Parts: sequence; structure tokens; C-alpha cells
Amino acid sequence: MEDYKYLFKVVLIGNAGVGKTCLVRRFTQGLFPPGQGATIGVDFMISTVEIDGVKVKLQIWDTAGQERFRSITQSYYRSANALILVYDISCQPSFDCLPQWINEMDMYASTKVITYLVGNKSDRVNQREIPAHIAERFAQQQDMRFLETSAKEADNVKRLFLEIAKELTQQARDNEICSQYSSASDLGATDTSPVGNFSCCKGF
Ligand SMILES: Nc1nc2c(ncn2[C@@H]2O[C@H](COP(=O)(O)OP(=O)(O)OP(=O)(O)O)[C@@H](O)[C@H]2O)c(=O)[nH]1
Repeated sequence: MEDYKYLFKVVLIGNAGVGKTCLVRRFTQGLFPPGQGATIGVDFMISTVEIDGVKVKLQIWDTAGQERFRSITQSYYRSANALILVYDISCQPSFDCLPQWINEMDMYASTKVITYLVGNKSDRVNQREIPAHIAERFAQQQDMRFLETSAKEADNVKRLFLEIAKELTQQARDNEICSQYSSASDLGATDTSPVGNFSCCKGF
């Protein structure tokens, strides 16, 4: 049997060509693959990380950005524990489309999901079209965490996935403590639990 305590599902979304596949490959394989073709439908990779001595498995779903796959990719939102919405800092249209993606998240994702806005290709300093402070303000307005990354230069990629794993692990632990507390003290109320969407976690 595999040795891990929690399993979390992380889903990447965003326009075609922003670098979702490269971010996943960089994190899971340490590679920046040349000539990466467009994703067809969805793809997934697994990575196991250690958070405060606990093994956490991340199931990372890489969705196709192309419009024609939208109905397939939408079905992956619902069970996501974390959603990473990616745009390309050197491509204004990929930023302009964010409200449409957020609309999809509101429609299809769980209300408990944690959400990150990620500006990828931060290495393209001379081609930058979206200043970081504009994106950061937008993320704050949408109640999303914000990071700029470069899959090419391996900048902030590990940090992104580890932050997510850490936050989800903390939520899962809080949930365990709360459910132990509520059964022990006979409070009887299920709504003492701050999170309720960890059905995919081992041990729940
Ligand atoms: N300069 C630079 N290029 C990048 C970076 N990440 C990805 N790219 C390039 O951007 C292009 C698209 O990358 P993908 O990872 O295939 O993009 P995607 O978002 O998965 O695209 P779809 O699968 O069509 O949704 C490729 O040519 C990559 O080499 C980055 O951090 N910096």
C-alpha cells in the first residue's frame, strides 16, 4: 500500500499556451520540455511531497485551454481541492479572459476550493504586458492568492505547489481535529467543521 496520509486534487486552468503543461512538467519531472504540444482534453500527473513530516500526494490535472475542450474540462472542477488559474504575463488577451475563467470556477467548482492566480512566463521581462501590481490587485479583489512563475527558469514553481499542499494539509488537519472534538464533546453539529470537501483524503 502506498504510504501517504492525504491525497489532494489540484486542477490547472487558463487560456491555451499560457504554460500549464510546462508548469506541471517542471514541478513533477524537473523539466522544461521543448516543443510542447497543446493538451488534448485533460492529462494528469502525480507528485508526493512531505509537509511537516507528513506525506501528501498531489494529483495534478492539466486541462486543455482550447475552447473546444471546455465541456470536458469543466467536469474536473467540482472535485478539485485547489484550482490554479494561469495567464501569461506577456499576453494581454490571456489576462483579459480571466473574468470568463472565474465565472466558470463560480459555476462548477466547490465553494471550499482554494484558488491561485498565476502569472506565468515571468522570465519574459522585455515582453511583459501585465504589470505584477495590476494582477495582484485583481487577485485580491477575487479573493485569490497570487504568484508569478516561470516554468522555463523554474522560478516559484515549487513554491506554488508546496504552498497549496501546505494549506490543504492544514485545512485537513483542522478538519480532523474538529471532527474528533465534535464527536468527543457530543456537540452533535456537523457544521463545527471549517472544511467539508475532503472526501478524497485518506483517513477521513
Ligand atoms: N518563456 C517561457 N515560455 C514558456 C513558459 N512556460 C511555457 N512556455 C512556452 O509556452 C508554450 C505553451 O506552453 P504549454 O505548457 O503547452 O501551454 P498550455 O497552457 O499547457 O497550453 P494548452 O495545452 O494548449 O492549454 C510552449 O511553447 C512553452 O515552451 C515560461 O515559463 N517561459
